[in-house]
Amino acid sequence: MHYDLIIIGSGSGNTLVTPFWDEKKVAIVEGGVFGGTCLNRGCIPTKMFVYPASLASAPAEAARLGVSLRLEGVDWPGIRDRIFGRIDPISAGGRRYRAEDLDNVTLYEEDARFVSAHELLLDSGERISADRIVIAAGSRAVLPDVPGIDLPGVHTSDSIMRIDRLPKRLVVVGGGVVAAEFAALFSGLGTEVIQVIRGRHLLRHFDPTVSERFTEAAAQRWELHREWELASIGAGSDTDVEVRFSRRDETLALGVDAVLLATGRVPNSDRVDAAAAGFDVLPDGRMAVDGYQRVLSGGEPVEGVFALGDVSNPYQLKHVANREARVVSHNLEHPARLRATDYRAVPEAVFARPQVASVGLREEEARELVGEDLAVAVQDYGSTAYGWAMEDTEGFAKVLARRSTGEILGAHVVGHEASILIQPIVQAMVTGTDAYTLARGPYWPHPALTEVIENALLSLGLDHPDDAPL
Ligand SMILES: Cc1cc2nc3c(=O)[nH]c(=O)nc-3n(C[C@H](O)[C@H](O)[C@H](O)COP(=O)(O)OP(=O)(O)OC[C@H]3O[C@@H](n4cnc5c(N)ncnc54)[C@H](O)[C@@H]3O)c2cc1C
Ligand SMILES: NC(=O)c1ccc[n+]([C@@H]2O[C@H](COP(=O)([O-])OP(=O)(O)OC[C@H]3O[C@@H](n4cnc5c(N)ncnc54)[C@H](O)[C@@H]3O)[C@@H](O)[C@H]2O)c1
Repeated sequence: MHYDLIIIGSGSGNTLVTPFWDEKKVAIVEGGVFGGTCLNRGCIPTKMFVYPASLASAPAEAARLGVSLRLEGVDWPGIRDRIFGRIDPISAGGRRYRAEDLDNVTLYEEDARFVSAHELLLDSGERISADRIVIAAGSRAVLPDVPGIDLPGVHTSDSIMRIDRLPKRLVVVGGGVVAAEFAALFSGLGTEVIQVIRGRHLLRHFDPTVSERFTEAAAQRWELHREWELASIGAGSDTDVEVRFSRRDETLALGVDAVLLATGRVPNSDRVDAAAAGFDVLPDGRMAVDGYQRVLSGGEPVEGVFALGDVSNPYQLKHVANREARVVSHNLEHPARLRATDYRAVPEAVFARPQVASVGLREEEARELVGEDLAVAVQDYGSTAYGWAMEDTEGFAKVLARRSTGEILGAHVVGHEASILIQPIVQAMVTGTDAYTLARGPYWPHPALTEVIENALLSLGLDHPDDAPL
């Protein structure tokens, strides 16, 4: 069967079926659950757990402010079923719409692998081809190579949100974003969380101030063991699993009823057999693309073949996959007017406790770029009126700028609603607003928590012209 367009992956790839294709033949190939990672097992369900978990942890926060709250209980099956009772029908509805309601779209529910640049072999043995192919095949969790990985009670983020009961004791392996969010949400819901990491700090790909202060804050909330290597997982005596870690001649053995392996994600370029078509694959498994999202072979763009999302970008973030999907959509529809993806100021937020949000360069990267011209300010939430109201002791906003021009190079926020507080900085970085103008141009409502951003910008101590806003 020959198509005008084949899309591999129904996550961000699903958005490519615009009215432009109404009179043309389109195939979507999806070997997993329709709708992809973000909807079914990523951003959306995790945040739907994070919110009730933050409510469940309110008593501890309130006690510091003289308010006694008592948590009566956490109904895990109820929370889980409410979340997936909302998500699963959206996935099913999307699937039905593509599979049944659109005459021009064929949905193949199996894996596809390339046999050549414009031809795919499906698991069923059928071959399909197209003039244009978009690879939106995402990424998958990587599992450490240790014994016991297949035991019941051992989970990745794909399975842990659907378990039958809230674990009493949970080991979280890994110190990245997935680990941070799940450690926070399970500890918020009342699970005894024990996080074990290989290094000294959590969230190591963030600015060092974030990494250090988040690590300190996390260690106040749940048990954290550092510098241990996962050795094996076995059946425990009076617990479901025993997780063993080692360092030199020491062993750490933890009996728990569940383990979450949050040890990174790899792009699915191998799952589509990108190499079989001669496509360039980077050492980390990402498909190589040019600025227009065109897949490369021998460094040259392959006619009509595009990739987007986790399979090709280093960010592994949904808002980036969505942006790239819009670019691919445009470039498919307007091949003579190609547009490039804009990666200026990509924010990232971690919905843990505390929250983390980041945009632009880390301090060492900014210093490398501008040297002595770097201005750095760190403003604690506790230095603002709203921070006093919260009796906050851990939140802060850090801003990095070029002293000579005021250009904002990066910002890093840890604390309550960091994911929202970062947005004015993202806006300024994209529109080219300098730090002083961002601080003094707009009004900032007093005494909102946004004052921590306003004050961080002012704390940079940048020079400004006489006629700058007052
Ligand atoms: C636990 C978790 C929480 C997250 N939270 C956030 C968040 O809060 N914010 C954020 O921005 N990002 C978050 N992310 C990341 C985000 O989910 C991904 O960046 C995004 O979903 C990637 O979209 P995509 O379209 O590239 O891939 P996907 O949505 O993964 O879609 C790829 C699809 O391709 C299918 N597929 C793969 N290979 C084949 C093949 N050979 N044949 C047929 N089909 C195939 C897969 O089954 C899959 O359904 C989270 C991720 C995880 C795991
Ligand atoms: N809020 C969000 O935006 C959000 C939430 C979840 C996931 N994501 C995306 O998903 C991606 C993957 O997240 P992740 O946390 O799985 O990956 P990650 O790369 O952020 O962290 C992986 C962690 O596992 C550790 N690790 C790797 N191998 C190990 C091993 N064998 N033993 C012990 N530890 C090991 C690493 O040192 C690291 O700490 C992120 O990069 C992020 O972009 C985003």
